[in-house]
Amino acid sequence: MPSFAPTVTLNNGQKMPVLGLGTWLSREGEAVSAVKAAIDAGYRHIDTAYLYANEQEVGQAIREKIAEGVIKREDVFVTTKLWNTYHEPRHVEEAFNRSLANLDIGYIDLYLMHWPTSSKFIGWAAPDPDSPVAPEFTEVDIVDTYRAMEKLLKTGKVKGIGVSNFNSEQVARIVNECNVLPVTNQVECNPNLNQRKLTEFCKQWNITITAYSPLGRPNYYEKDPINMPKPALDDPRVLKIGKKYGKSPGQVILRYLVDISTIPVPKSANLDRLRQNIDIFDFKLTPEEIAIMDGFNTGVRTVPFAVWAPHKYFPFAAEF
Ligand SMILES: NC(=O)C1=CN([C@@H]2O[C@H](COP(=O)(O)OP(=O)(O)OC[C@H]3O[C@@H](n4cnc5c(N)ncnc54)[C@H](OP(=O)(O)O)[C@@H]3O)[C@@H](O)[C@H]2O)C=CC1
Ligand SMILES: O=C1CO[C@H](CO)[C@@H](O)[C@@H]1O
Repeated sequence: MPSFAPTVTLNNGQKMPVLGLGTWLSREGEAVSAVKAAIDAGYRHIDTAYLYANEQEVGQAIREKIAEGVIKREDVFVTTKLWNTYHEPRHVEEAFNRSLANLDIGYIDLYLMHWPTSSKFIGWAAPDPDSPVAPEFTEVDIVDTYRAMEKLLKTGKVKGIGVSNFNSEQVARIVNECNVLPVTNQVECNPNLNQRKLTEFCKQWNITITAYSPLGRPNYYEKDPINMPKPALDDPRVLKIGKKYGKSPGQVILRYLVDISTIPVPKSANLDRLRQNIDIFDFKLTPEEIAIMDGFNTGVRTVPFAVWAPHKYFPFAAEF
């Protein structure tokens, strides 16, 4: 039985399911099967990026599910992102058109500025998603890039625009200096970094928080568990809450993120975990349980993006 996520109405009127499928590191065939399985499981919101080098596979999976009659194009909300090397306003439209062509699903629901940090244009070859580093920083103003993104809306090929990895000051600049409000700010958000302050701040303009790395990237830390953000998925406090509802620790964490008004996009390419991650809409945490989950917040990042720290627009020096 598929499970469906309810939708939230964004500040531009679009409706976005409050849980989506992440796809970073889903590729080489894996992304097609993961996205198809996710659609069968009830997912109607998919998160990708030019950086992930899997837009073509994400698009193929969606087209196949449309051809099978499982969904119509308008049933699924697809987000992709402008990579850092394309921030110069003269590159934005071409970068967008490349994502649009890769996906080949007619239009894109949401286009995000992936990071506020620009780097030198090094051609159109897809960047290596495993090492988007060795950047030669440039100082393209986020406002200039965002204004170029606003122009895309006129084409009708993208329905909404937004930002990612922006701190509160950077969000405020976009709000004050641009014409179109971002519909979301996609940032790392998990119990270890619950983004309560940024969520409250963005709420003033009905800018949602999309929660990336919602589970804290568990497998990423296998070789280095000491750096694994807490709570670990086997934390007894999380297990205890899960036991009460008959849910796994991953489900408790995702439900917590929905309960604190964020929109998690967990990645899984495993059928059981895919299904589990969206099967969270038949329970709700109590205020006491939310307080327990809040207690895990340390503010330490899983994705510190440290190599970009000297960049003029590095977002993580601000308090939030
Ligand atoms: N805007 C940005 O800068 C960023 C955006 N993102 C987006 O957010 C998405 C999610 O973040 P991501 O960094 O992938 O990390 P997640 O927190 O989603 O963790 C993904 C990992 O968790 C495993 N997993 C999934 N479900 C469960 C579960 N229920 N129990 C135990 N393990 C589980 C997955 O393995 P398996 O596949 O084997 O299930 C995978 O290894 C990305 O895929 C991407 O779309 C991520 C980082 C930065
Ligand atoms: O979206 C992303 C996936 O993870 C990468 C590595 O941590 C990030 O750089 C990137 O922003």
